[in-house]
Order: sequence, then C-alpha cells, then structure tokens
Amino acid sequence: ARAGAAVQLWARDPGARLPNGAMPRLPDYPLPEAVTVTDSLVMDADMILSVVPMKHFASVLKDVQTSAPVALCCKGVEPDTLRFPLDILHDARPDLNAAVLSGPNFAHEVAAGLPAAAVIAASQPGLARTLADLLGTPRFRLYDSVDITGVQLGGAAKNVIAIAAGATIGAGLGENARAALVTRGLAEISRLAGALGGQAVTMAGLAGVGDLLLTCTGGSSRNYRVGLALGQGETLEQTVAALGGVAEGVATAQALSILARRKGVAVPIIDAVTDLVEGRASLDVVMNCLLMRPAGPEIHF
Ligand SMILES: NC(=O)C1=CN([C@@H]2O[C@H](COP(=O)(O)OP(=O)(O)OC[C@H]3O[C@@H](n4cnc5c(N)ncnc54)[C@H](OP(=O)(O)O)[C@@H]3O)[C@@H](O)[C@H]2O)C=CC1
Ligand SMILES: O=C(CO)COP(=O)(O)O
Repeated sequence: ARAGAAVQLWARDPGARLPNGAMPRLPDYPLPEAVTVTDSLVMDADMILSVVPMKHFASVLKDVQTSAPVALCCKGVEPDTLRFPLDILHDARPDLNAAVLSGPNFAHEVAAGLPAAAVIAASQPGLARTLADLLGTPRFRLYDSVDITGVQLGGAAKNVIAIAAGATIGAGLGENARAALVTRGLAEISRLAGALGGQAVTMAGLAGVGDLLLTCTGGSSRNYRVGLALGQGETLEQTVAALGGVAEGVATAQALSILARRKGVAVPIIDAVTDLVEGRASLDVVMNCLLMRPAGPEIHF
C-alpha cells in the first residue's frame, strides 16, 4: 500500500478485523485505507504476496484462482516432502511466475514503516526486478537476485540456527558461544547452498547473514524465543504453546538435516537442533557433541 497500490489482504475471517482497523496478529497497526480485507481466493492482481505458513501453504494454494506472479514470503521446508516453498508452488501451479522474498524483516517493524531491506529472487530474467519495483519503497528497499535456492535456504535455515542461538543464551553459555555458533551456522548454510544448486555467496547477503543477525539476536524472533525457552529447561510443547505464532525452524530442522545428509554435507549445528526438537537428545548432550567435534580449517565451502 505504501508503494501506491490498492491491496487486498486475504484472511480466513475478515470479520476478525479489530475496531481500530488492525488485524488480530498485528493489533497495534491499523491497516492503511488502501488495504481491503477479503476471504476470496479469486485474485485479480499485478502480484500476490503469499505469507501463509509452510504447514498450510499447499492446502491454501489448492483454492487460489489467479494468473498473477506470486512472491513467496514463508520461510521453511515442508517436513514430509522436503519441498521448499517454490517447489510446492511449482508442483501445484507450474503455470504461474514465481519469486521468493526473504531478508531481515520482523513484521511489526515493517508494519510500523521502519526502514528495512529484503531480497527478491526469481529464475525468470527480469521478474525479480519487476516485482521489486512494484513493491519497494524508500523504506522497504528491495534488492534482486537470481539465486532462488540460496534465498529460500537462507530464510529456512536461519530459523533453525536461531533456535540454537536462543538455546545457547538460555542455557547461560554466553554471547561468545552464540557468536561462534551463528558463524559456524553460516558456514553450514553456505556449504548446503552450494550442494543444493544455489550460491554460497548469497549467504553473505540479506537472506543469509542479514536474517541471521536479526533472528539470532532479536528477542522478537519466535524461533529464538523457542531456543531460549529450551535452553532454560522448558519443554518444546510448553514453549510452542506459549508462543502465539509459528516458529518454522522447529519443523524445518529435521528436513534440512535429511537434505544435507543426502547431499553429503556436514551440518552439525542443524543436526543438533534436530536432535533437540525431535526429543532425541538433551541440550547438554547436543552442546557437548558440538564442543567435542574436532576443529579444522575455518573456510571450507
Ligand atoms: N512474522 C514475521 O516477522 C515474519 C514471518 N515470516 C514468515 O511468514 C510466514 C507466516 O508467518 P506469520 O504470519 O508471522 O505467522 P503467525 O503465526 O503470526 O500467523 C499465522 C498466520 O497463518 C494463518 N493460518 C493459520 N492456520 C491457517 C490455515 N489452516 N490456513 C491458512 N492460514 C492459516 C493465521 O490466520 P489466522 O490469523 O486466521 O489464525 C495467521 O494469519 C512464516 O513462514 C514465517 O516464517 C517471514 C518474515 C517475517
Ligand atoms: O523471519 C523473520 C524475520 O526476518 C521472523 O523471525 P521469527 O519467525 O523467528 O519470528
């Protein structure tokens, strides 16, 4: 809307709109006048931003009627099928042009109009820039990329590393440990990006280190908060129930561990989070396993 477009916001229950004009998930931010709320999935638009969480994306997609290009904003990997968001879209709607939008973007800060940047990736030449020009504003700076694999992986994997970062702080292991863990997490993601057909260098950008910086340090991150609570000894069930929102890293961890194993890529931090959230090992055990690993050459991706 701030970029000058008339916007339709799809919601399961448009009647849930609050008296102040906001929707319940962001109750402090009344929607701009240019935004109308609808429950129709018949979408005649210049572009669609899909923000449905991974768990529900495929089922919502079945009912969408459109020929507009879709920019996917969810961050994760589907646990059973190991599909990234673009794979899910392509499987259901190979006819649609598609892009991925990712980066360090807490929703409440974007809603408040605070400055932010993100990257849009698409494989079709020119599409990412076209969408970036439609959606970008001086306070929402959009860079473009052709590395759809790297951008999707960055968004999905940072949620898993954020759980590890939160657990490190929650367990009282200190900020040095967190910095080391996030840096080595970045190395894992960079290796995996190359093995999956993306570019390791994308992880130096907004979808990689940018979102890691935000999510692994910002107390607003749901994934970080899950890790923090686990580090403080709470159960995953308690933690997720108290969260009031989705933490995609919980379901994504195991999917990334499996993908990495298939590609022969070592991802010990992602594996540690998988063991933790799947209840296979305690925090003490996974931390000790990480600390006992032999250290080798630093750069090997
Ligand atoms: N929040 C953020 O700062 C950011 C989030 N993302 C990504 O965006 C995605 C969505 O996250 P976010 O909006 O924060 O999650 P929330 O947990 O805050 O909201 C979940 C949303 O999903 C909707 N929903 C729940 N169940 C269904 C269903 N069965 N079918 C369709 N919709 C459903 C909810 O609708 P209802 O309100 O009706 O319950 C709600 O709008 C995630 O992949 C996340 O990683 C990416 C960048 C930033
Ligand atoms: O992706 C996000 C910010 O870029 C939101 O992070 P959380 O899902 O951990 O809250």
